[in-house]
Amino acid sequence: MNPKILQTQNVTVSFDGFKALNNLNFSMDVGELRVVIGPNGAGKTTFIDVITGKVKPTEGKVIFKGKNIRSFQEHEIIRMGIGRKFQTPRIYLNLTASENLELSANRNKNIFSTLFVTSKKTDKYKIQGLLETIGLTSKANIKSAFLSHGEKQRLEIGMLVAQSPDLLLVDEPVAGLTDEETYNVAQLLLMLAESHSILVIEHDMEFVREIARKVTVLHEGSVLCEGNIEEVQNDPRVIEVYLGQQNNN
Ligand SMILES: Nc1ncnc2c1ncn2[C@@H]1O[C@H](COP(=O)(O)OP(=O)(O)OP(=O)(O)O)[C@@H](O)[C@H]1O
Repeated sequence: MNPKILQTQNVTVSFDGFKALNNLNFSMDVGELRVVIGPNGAGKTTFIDVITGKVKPTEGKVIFKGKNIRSFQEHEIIRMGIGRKFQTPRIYLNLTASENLELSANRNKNIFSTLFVTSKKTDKYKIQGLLETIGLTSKANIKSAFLSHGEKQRLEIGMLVAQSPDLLLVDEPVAGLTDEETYNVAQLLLMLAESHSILVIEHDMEFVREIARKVTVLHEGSVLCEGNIEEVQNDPRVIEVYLGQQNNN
């Protein structure tokens, strides 16, 4: 059996009695790329908030690398190896792409490790490699304010990777992107998935089709079904609650 990077066991989150997550059981393997979809209000954001410690479960366990992280603070969970990319890029617009990556790479380091020249050299190669991975080598020294929305999204994914998390949580990375930018982000995530465990939340079904191997459908705070994209798309329950709703838009 593959080792699990993340599990939730019977997780319930109640907001004044309303269950945003309802007895949610979920698990993903180390090295997996998982996509979570679901209609508005299904509990997707709450799910990510619970994993990152922003919201505490009313009941149940969140297990990361075999450890129950329910009682840990957000910053402790980041240090344990969970990185989150928010829907709107949170980059420093007055810094270059390269500087933003450097800042992220150094965020979790102590003062001593940043003093060694060798580690600085290693960092330089790491930043160059990351710029190449996210397709921004030619824009490395441009202020991030001048990057397109898609480039900013890719930069922020790079900043997440720079922190070397064991699990990357990526919240709606292609919202508002053009088809070409969406394609670029899809390729980037597929490339990163070769060496990372990634959990993506997304609405855009075209994008989901491009990257998805295994899809989890959330509905009313619980897992409605799981499977590959064909299985999920052909499941009558999914058609009713999610795809049907989308087609009606
Ligand atoms: N702090 C809160 N207080 C009360 N209700 C909340 C709170 N946060 C979320 N909810 C409710 O919980 C449900 C799930 O919300 P959540 O944002 O997790 O869904 P979602 O799947 O991310 O939706 P969307 O696709 O619209 O972003 C919604 O009905 C929402 O109104």
